[in-house]
Amino acid sequence: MTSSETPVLGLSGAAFGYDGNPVVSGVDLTVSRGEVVAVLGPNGSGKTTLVTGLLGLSEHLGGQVEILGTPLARLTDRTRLGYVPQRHTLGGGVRSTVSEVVATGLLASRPWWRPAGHTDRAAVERALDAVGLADRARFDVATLSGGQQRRVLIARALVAGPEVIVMDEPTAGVDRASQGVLAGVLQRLGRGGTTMLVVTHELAALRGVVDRIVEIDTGHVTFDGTPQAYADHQGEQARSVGRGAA
Ligand SMILES: Nc1ncnc2c1ncn2[C@@H]1O[C@H](COP(=O)(O)OP(=O)(O)OP(=O)(O)O)[C@@H](O)[C@H]1O
Repeated sequence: MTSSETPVLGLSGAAFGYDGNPVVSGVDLTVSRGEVVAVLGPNGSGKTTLVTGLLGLSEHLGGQVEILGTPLARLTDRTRLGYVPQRHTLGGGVRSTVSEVVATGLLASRPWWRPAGHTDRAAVERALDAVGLADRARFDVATLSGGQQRRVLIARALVAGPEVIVMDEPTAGVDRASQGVLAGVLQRLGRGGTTMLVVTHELAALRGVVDRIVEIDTGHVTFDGTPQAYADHQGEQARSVGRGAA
C-alpha cells in the first residue's frame, strides 16, 4: 500500500535512453496524486523516451526512479500505470468491437485461464462511459473516427484502474472538434482525481486541463511550473530574443 502522500512519480537525477546511450538525463521530477502534468518540448527532445522509461519501454540508465513508492526495477504490477501510445489508431486490419479492444486492457491483470466475468464487463462499461463511448460498445472499431479511436485507447488504458495514466500526444492528428472532445475527456478524468502525464505539442487544446507544465529540451528539464508561470517564462524568453536581435 502507498499512502496518499507518497508521490506517484519520484525521479532524481534520472536518465533514460537506448542501447546504453542516454537521451534524457539529470531529470528531477516529483508528481503527486491527482496532478495533471503536460510534458512539452521540441521534436526529438526526449519526451517520449522519458515517459516510456517510466513504463520500462526505454532503458533506465541512471539516477533514482520510484513509481508509487517502489523503485522502477522492483515494480512488478505494471497495471498500476496505464499507457496511451503515440500516433496510434486502430486500423482496419483487425476486426474487433470497441468493447473487445478495451477488454484487452484487462489481460495483464487476469490469469489467461479465467474467462471474462461480470466484473470485467462492468469495468469495460465504466471505462467506455468515462470516455463518452458507452453507446459504441458493440461497434467495429474500424468504423470509428480517429478521435473516437483515441478515446477507445484511453478507455483501454483506464479499464484496469491504473493509479497514473501516461499519454503520448493524445490529441495529435485529429481534427479540432475531436481535440475538444478529447480535452473534455481528460478534464473529467483530471477532476475525478486521475493522475496524468501527457506528452503534447498542443498545449492550447489542453488549456484548463493541465495544472503543471514540464518542458524538456535536448534531454534536460528546462522548465517545471504552472501554466501561468510557463506563459511568463515564454514571454521572458521572447523578450530576451528580441533584445538580442536589437
Ligand atoms: N527506439 C529508439 N532507439 C534509439 N533511439 C531512439 C529510439 N526512439 C527514439 N530515439 C531517439 O531519441 C531521441 C529523442 O526521441 P523522442 O522520441 O524521445 O523525442 P520526442 O521529444 O518525444 O520527439 P517527438 O516530439 O518528435 O515525438 C531522438 O534522437 C530519437 O531518434
